[in-house]
Amino acid sequence: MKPIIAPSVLSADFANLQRDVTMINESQADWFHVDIMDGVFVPNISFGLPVCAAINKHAKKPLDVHLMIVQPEKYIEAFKEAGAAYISVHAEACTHLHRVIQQIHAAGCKAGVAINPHTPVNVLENVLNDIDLVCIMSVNPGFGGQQFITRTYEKIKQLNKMREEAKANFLIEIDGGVSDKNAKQLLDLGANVLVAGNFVFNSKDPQATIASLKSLG
Ligand SMILES: O=C(CO)[C@@H](O)[C@H](O)COP(=O)(O)O
Repeated sequence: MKPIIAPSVLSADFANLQRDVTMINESQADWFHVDIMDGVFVPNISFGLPVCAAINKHAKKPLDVHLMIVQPEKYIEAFKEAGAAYISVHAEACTHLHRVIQQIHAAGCKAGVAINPHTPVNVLENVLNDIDLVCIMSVNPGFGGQQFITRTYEKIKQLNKMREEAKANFLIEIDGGVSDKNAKQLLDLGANVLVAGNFVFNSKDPQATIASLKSLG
């Protein structure tokens, strides 16, 4: 199966956002990865609902919204309204994770769960058949352009095995430090979705870079 490529808008030029949205529209990318940061769950603030809605107005591909915020349950319906197709919440930010997954589905979105680098994949054991996507963070969330954490390889292997054993259907997404140096190995181990920010937007030819990731797998 060809990988799903989701360029991370966090690395776009916010002063030329429409230009960068058009670039993704015209590329082989599959989704827009939209990072929402609140300055509490992560030590950075990115942007919020109005910018998400503005991206959605011009995007011709699904928005994959990654909520790096505390109390994400307060904002699920609002992000659905702002155009989210997928909404991922952090396992670490949800006291009632299963309830939030239900809430995302009730809003009409696909439900994802993200886990930080220190969080073991087995925290997902009891929701494997309830989710559409697992986002394995391969950097500590908060910033683009960080170095890939190699322990991620083992986590993909473990999660892929859990997925097979549970006969579950969720996608495995890798987020952080994805590049030509690790993409093939990530896909070979069972990843389905590659999020890439810095590698795409800081390359000479972002569309060619997206095409090179798409050609793997
Ligand atoms: O969620 C995050 C960071 O918290 C990511 O989506 C980054 O935006 C990925 O950027 P690169 O590591 O690919 O530059």
